[in-house]
Amino acid sequence: MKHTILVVDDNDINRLNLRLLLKDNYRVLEAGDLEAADEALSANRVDLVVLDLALPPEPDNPEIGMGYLQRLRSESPDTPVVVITGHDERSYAIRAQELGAQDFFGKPFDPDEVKSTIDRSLEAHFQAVREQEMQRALATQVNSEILGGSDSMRALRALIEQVAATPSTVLVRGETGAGKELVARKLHEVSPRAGRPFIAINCAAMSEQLLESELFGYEKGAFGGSGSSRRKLGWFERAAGGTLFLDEVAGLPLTVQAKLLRVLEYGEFSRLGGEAILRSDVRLVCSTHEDLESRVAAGTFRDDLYYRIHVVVMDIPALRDHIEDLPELADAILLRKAAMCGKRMRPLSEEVLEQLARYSWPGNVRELENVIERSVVLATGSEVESIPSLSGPLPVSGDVDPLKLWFQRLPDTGIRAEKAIAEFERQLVEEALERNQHIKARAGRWLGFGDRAKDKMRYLCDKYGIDLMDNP
Ligand SMILES: Nc1ncnc2c1ncn2[C@@H]1O[C@H](COP(=O)(O)OP(=O)(O)OP(=O)(O)O)[C@@H](O)[C@H]1O
Repeated sequence: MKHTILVVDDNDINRLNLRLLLKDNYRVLEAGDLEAADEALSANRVDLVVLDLALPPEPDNPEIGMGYLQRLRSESPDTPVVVITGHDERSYAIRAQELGAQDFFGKPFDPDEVKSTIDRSLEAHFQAVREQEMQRALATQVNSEILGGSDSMRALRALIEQVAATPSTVLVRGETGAGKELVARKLHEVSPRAGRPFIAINCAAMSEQLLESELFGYEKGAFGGSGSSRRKLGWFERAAGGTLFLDEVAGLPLTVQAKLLRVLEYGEFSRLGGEAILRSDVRLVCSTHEDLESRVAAGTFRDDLYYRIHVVVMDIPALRDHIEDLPELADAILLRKAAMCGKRMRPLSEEVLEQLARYSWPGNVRELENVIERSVVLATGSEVESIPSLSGPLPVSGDVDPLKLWFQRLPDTGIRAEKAIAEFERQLVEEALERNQHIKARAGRWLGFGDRAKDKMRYLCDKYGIDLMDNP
């Protein structure tokens, strides 16, 4: 897939020269004035803009181009700009770079200089995008090796190898913490898309409007009168050539489901508030811990979308169902967590491994990671001697009734009951998460929420702005 370059220059000969120079390696779009440039940016995913500074309505005044450069940096910050400067305009080149231009080249054109400047600028831009992605991966401690010698893990790795090269949509199913995102990431890494972005989105953690605008982007002025003042590229555009991972796809609102279906059926979408139809070249991987069939039966998930995302299905077993992999997983996690804490730890003893193997792991490998991390942090020597309580809530300390304590702290001047109750609820939710390895489903059960424990916890975390990234 060729990258798209937009050349903004009012001089027909210059545009023709640039087109001839670039057309073998890039898809080249042209605009003779700012209006045409705006239109081209709305109608296409542009990877880089080549901008002449002297443009109508004042073709002798480089300030027109400088103003447009500033506008582009604020409206389309994800699109790098290379400026063209006349031979007496070198000082503008410096100013343009201060304003955020990626690079510049001069007139008359030197073919080698033009090509190498553009190649370099695009490479630098994609490198920056990759680095951001890497930082995110590091921040979430993603480690993309799928460990485990069990039959199910071997079969999973083989299936990933088999389908990675195809463009087919993949549905990854499994309990929370079982490794769905890990599988999606691996699928991307071993695919021909590996050099392009991998973007993961948690569909359940976002409001409908946010999700829609993040997925498809928006145009300036979208969302009515006080709407956005800049254009924003959505994930479908940012992930171009790469993989988009929609985590918890069952949580997609119906309006977004309809738009997603259009992308899958026709490869098309539009930015919010935009007219232009854009083409998508993204591999979609979806995940769910819920039973999508019952969502379809209940009418909350479109059946046509269900069939579209159901092309290749990967079922990730719960940890308790491949418990033979626990020693290998636990050893690898121990090494990683010890390094993270700057400690040297001995391998886990047989007794500890047996204790771990007896537990049911409702939070799967993520829970195992949390339990081992806690043990490493709390270990006084170089050995994890035993794992503290693996189930049930911890007792409330001492004989003191915590509610009584709380009442004693209320001010004499009176309180606002609604606010106080909300505050109490927020603290309870935080306490529940703290005591349950930050696993929402488990914290919800600890709070006695029953069947819909995870959904209720998700709602409460959302309500009180408790960070969903930290609390899966
Ligand atoms: N087979 C495995 N080998 C190594 N690490 C694993 C394996 N399975 C899961 N993990 C690790 O467990 C953690 C949780 O996995 P991941 O985030 O992929 O789960 P998930 O199913 O996407 O969870 P959620 O449903 O909560 O989004 C990650 O750190 C992942 O690297």
